[in-house]
Amino acid sequence: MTGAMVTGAPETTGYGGTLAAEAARFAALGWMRGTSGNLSVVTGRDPVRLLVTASGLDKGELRPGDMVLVDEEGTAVPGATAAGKPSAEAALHARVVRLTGAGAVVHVHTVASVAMGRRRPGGIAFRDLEMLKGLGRSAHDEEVVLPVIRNSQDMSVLGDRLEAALDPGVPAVVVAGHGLYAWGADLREARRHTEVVEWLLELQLAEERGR
Ligand SMILES: CSCCC(=O)C(=O)COP(=O)(O)O
Ligand SMILES: [Zn+2]
Repeated sequence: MTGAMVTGAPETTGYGGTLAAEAARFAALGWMRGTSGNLSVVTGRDPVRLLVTASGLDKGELRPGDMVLVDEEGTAVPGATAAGKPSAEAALHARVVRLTGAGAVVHVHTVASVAMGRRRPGGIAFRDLEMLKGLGRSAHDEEVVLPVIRNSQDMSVLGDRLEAALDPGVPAVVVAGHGLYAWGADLREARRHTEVVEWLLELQLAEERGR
């Protein structure tokens, strides 16, 4: 059984292994170095429940039980899961879910997102790129602006900034000096959005460095 350490909440069984595998994939890309990053998946809507990676662990070697069930505020649901503390950013995951209706949220610490966030604190514009189709946008003649928000250690402040900057047509936000958040209807779509946005950021950075 995957998620063997998940107790008391049958709907979470199985999600733990999926989250661990997804985290290992991002870690292998070098996007979750030094215990950075976190992932979540929605396991229920009424009431809202998310299974989120536990805090402070190496995201490349998570086990199915290294996940914590949290509520719509990102607070651990008592007795639901055996792992310790939820991600320090669980409240932001929960806020993204409440704001966008997403089914999964990915947070990675990539060099390109931090570098481009520094260069474009007002937002990062892209256009005329085939890869934009991966975000459900047109490849041509349309500007897509990836929001950049200032970092904070207070997840409710960060959530307010995310809400203010959110573009319903862009399933991602860069947090300046910190990393990238992306989301989707499920983990597979959240992964695709993460990979597409990261590709766009790496391209932009490479082009600017080559100038
Ligand atoms: C060196 S990682 C600093 C904390 C952070 O930004 C992060 O993404 C990981 O936090 P978590 O509590 O989810 O391990
Ligand atoms: Zn982080």
